[in-house]
Amino acid sequence: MILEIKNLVKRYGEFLAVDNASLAIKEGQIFGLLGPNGAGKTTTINTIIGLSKIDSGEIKVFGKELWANEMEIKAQIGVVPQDIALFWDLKAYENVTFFGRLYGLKGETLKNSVKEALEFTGLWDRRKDYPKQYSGGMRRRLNIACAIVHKPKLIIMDEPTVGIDPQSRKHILNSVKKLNQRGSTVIYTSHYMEEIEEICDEIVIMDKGKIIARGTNEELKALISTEDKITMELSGINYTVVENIKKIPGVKDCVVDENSMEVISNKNSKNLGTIIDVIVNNGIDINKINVDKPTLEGVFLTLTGRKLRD
Ligand SMILES: Nc1ncnc2c1ncn2[C@@H]1O[C@H](COP(=O)(O)OP(=O)(O)OP(=O)(O)O)[C@@H](O)[C@H]1O
Repeated sequence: MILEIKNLVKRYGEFLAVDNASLAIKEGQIFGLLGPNGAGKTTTINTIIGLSKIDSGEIKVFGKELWANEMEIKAQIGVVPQDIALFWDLKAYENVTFFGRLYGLKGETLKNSVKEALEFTGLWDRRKDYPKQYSGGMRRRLNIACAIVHKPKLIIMDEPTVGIDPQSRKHILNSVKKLNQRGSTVIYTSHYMEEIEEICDEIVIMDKGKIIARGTNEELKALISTEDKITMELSGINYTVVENIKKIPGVKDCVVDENSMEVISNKNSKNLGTIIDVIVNNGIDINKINVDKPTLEGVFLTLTGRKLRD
């Protein structure tokens, strides 16, 4: 395990921000921490990087106790904080160089690493600009360049796509995948379930300081769904077609109402093609088709009764 947290408790005064959270992250994963605003994601991250003292619990990073090995551990972590952390009166490449030096890089290694980090984030051509000349998305990317210049084993990104343009968002998500392929384990926090779905191997859902669910994308969705639902708008529905659809393996029910049909199948029965064939072979036109897939938003809603994004 690259990171192990056991029974973590963090209070701000009387307020319980992280409530007995435990999680384990394997080397090589893109691990998603999903939860609405105020769930306790940043607080959890801050405890992992030693920014915030814990009230009780255990944190092991790279198999070692965080408190006893803080400097050694921090040298192998790259953090992209939620709020942009840059020097405004330093040029982009000077910012990255500063962070590289902080992590002990020198001479040619430093120079090459800075170039690589700026190329990786697509900012090499704009390296001589100041952050104030950058768009919000470019500043985020520069923040990422600063965090990865020392090629850390573990990269922690705290909501890196909040408030940025779609192009930069895409760039950042691709960077996360590439960093992972390059060998880094990534912890990615977000309240955008689409992003977490797209890039994460394993996900933990947090709410009000508690971990309320964990698993792969599929495992989490399986929590709320045992069936697939297909709804169609058709012209000329007849009794025979309904009977024939009900005979298809995996189909649990077929209900019609005027021009619409709803077919419920066992999960993953993969019989959509057969259902369509039966309809078409009965001379019925399909005007519209919709397959309901479970989403992480749905998982959150089922578990908490609330939407992820209010
Ligand atoms: N320094 C602090 N003092 C008091 N309360 C705090 C402090 N920092 C965070 N909190 C509270 O702890 C809770 C968890 O906050 P945290 O920032 O960890 O949530 P989050 O899941 O990261 O949400 P967001 O996406 O909004 O940052 C919130 O209710 C927040 O108001």
